[in-house]
Amino acid sequence: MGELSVRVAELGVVRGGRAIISGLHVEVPAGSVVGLLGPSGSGKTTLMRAIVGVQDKVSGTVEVLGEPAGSPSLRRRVGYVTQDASVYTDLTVLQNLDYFAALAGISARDRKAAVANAVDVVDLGGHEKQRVGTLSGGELSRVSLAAALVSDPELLVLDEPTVGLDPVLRRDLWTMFRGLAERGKSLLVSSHVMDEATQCDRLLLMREGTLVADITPEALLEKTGAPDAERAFLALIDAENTEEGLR
Ligand SMILES: Nc1ncnc2c1ncn2[C@@H]1O[C@H](COP(=O)(O)OP(=O)(O)OP(=O)(O)O)[C@@H](O)[C@H]1O
Repeated sequence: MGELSVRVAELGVVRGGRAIISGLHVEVPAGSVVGLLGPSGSGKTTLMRAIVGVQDKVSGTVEVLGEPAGSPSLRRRVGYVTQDASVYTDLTVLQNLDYFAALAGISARDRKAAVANAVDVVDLGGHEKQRVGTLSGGELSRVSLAAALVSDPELLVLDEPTVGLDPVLRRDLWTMFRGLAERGKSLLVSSHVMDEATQCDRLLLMREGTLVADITPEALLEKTGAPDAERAFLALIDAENTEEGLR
């Protein structure tokens, strides 16, 4: 096994007095795109929150880039994009990115270049001086992504980054994710869109706070004999439900 960006062992998370995740083991190899799939409520966001170190009531081991999750030294090294846009609608694209760069501790001298690079990566050139509140939905989600990219993080944790985007934008974003991985970045990306699963190096399939499979897209299709990722995923979930019924 090569280097790991994320190592989760025996993870337990309690939310609202309920065990949401228990006994979870997850690994994200460095320089790869790992897809996090699972039915709504299976714990994907909760796992991501534990990995970025913002989740309370966590037990077990969560190691990120060799450090315990949430360590101050990880602040610039990990980028997190939540499902809700977390940028300021009354500021322009540049003002937002400059602010997030400052938050990440990038010196005033280096901020301009960091911001320009993030704008470039998400292809928002020409919109720099536009107020974020006037951007289209797809542009808005790319600003959130740029805000996470501005510190040039080694690990990107993206919670359903393609929700609500049209097929062309979704394809462009996945091309960008693959490009980042080729440059050595690690990405953990949750999604409900199964055809996106085939773009990942590995897939983590979650169900009710546990891991159902850690598998390559090719092996998933082969194992289930399904013609596409969507049906393969449903076959795995059905198989799990049947086993559950037999237990
Ligand atoms: N603050 C909270 N208090 C109590 N329960 C919570 C809280 N936040 C989440 N949960 C529960 O934890 C479970 C996992 O939620 P989580 O958001 O991690 O799922 P998910 O797989 O990301 O879902 P989705 O795909 O719908 O975003 C759900 O059953 C949810 O109701």
